[in-house]
Amino acid sequence: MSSKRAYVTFLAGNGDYVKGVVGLVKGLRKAKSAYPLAVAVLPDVPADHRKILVSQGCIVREIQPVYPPENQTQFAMAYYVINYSKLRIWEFVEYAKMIYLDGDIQVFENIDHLFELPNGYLYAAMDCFCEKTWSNSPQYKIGYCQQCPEKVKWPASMGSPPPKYFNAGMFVYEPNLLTYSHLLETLKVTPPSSFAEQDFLNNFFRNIYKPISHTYNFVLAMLWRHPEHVETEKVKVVHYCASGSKPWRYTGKEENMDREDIKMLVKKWKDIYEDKSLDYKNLAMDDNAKLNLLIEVLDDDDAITKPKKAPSAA
Ligand SMILES: O=c1ccn([C@@H]2O[C@H](COP(=O)(O)OP(=O)(O)O)[C@@H](O)[C@H]2O)c(=O)[nH]1
Ligand SMILES: OC[C@H]1O[C@H](O[C@@H]2[C@@H](O)[C@H](O)[C@@H](O)[C@H](O)[C@@H]2O)[C@H](O)[C@@H](O)[C@H]1O
Ligand SMILES: [Mn+2]
Repeated sequence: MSSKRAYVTFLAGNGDYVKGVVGLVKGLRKAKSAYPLAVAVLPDVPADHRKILVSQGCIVREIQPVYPPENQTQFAMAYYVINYSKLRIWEFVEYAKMIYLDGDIQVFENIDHLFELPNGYLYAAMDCFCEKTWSNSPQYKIGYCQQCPEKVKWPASMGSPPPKYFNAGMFVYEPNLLTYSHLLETLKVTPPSSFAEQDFLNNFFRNIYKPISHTYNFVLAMLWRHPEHVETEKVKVVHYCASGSKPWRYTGKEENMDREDIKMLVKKWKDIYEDKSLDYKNLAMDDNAKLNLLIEVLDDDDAITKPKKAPSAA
């Protein structure tokens, strides 16, 4: 049984989400995470994007797409259909425990301690139902949100309130082949719904889902939908999922995107993305480089005669 741990994200297409993943791995490095970032890439991720990820110290793993059963579903966003491919990460059983992070997430403070959470559960932060993306849902239609269940109570006439529902942009889980095959088998007989794999995962793990604080997956809409719950200084992980908030393509033109707090969080992301000191340095130096480094160190505080500097590697 492996005891290895890693972060894992998902990358599809030849577009600009690769920038999100580069930002993420540099953010984890800045937060001094002890664990690597694996990237599950669909076959359509081009070689040059994969090279960029490897050069930044990512572990690139190709996965095959996963499609939901034939359906007429209108996903909240058409591209959500590719997100079912996230299910492949349950197959990464060389790791005992993983933390999944969307490519549009940034980790601003170390969250390695989440790997110590007890096994046997799926940990994730609760989502918010107030954005227009939820307009087809019964919750949205009556103005109910799990973030403030007292504001608009769930009417008894509509049965029991929906169970706690997590945002699938971040979760702590254990890869497992039995769970993996059960996931794929169950998907085959599950009619797709608005939030694609997020709805599916919430239903599949409903008995072992344990909510954790939005500190670990701060969905930006919380800023304008539930400011009473927001303690920005406590937020460790920011999820740029609000429409128009992807930092690498931010224009500030969409609704809510001209807010000062949004501008500050986008700048925080960009500062990390552009910080060359956070680029991966392959520390496997060659012998000459090691010898020269040693000589430099000795030069500083030692009077003993030193060997001539080795010829620097060609
Ligand atoms: O063209 C795309 C769309 C999505 N993704 C991946 O799928 C995740 C989920 O999509 P997204 O974050 O856009 O959904 P949101 O959280 O905004 O609903 C992204 O973070 C990426 O990791 C990707 O790689 N390429
Ligand atoms: O495929 C479904 C997606 O559903 C979730 O995003 C949603 C959700 O957060 C809504 O609450 C927001 O309103 C919406 O903007 C946002 O796109 C996950 O972040 C993403 O990883 C992925 O699972
Ligand atoms: Mn996301």
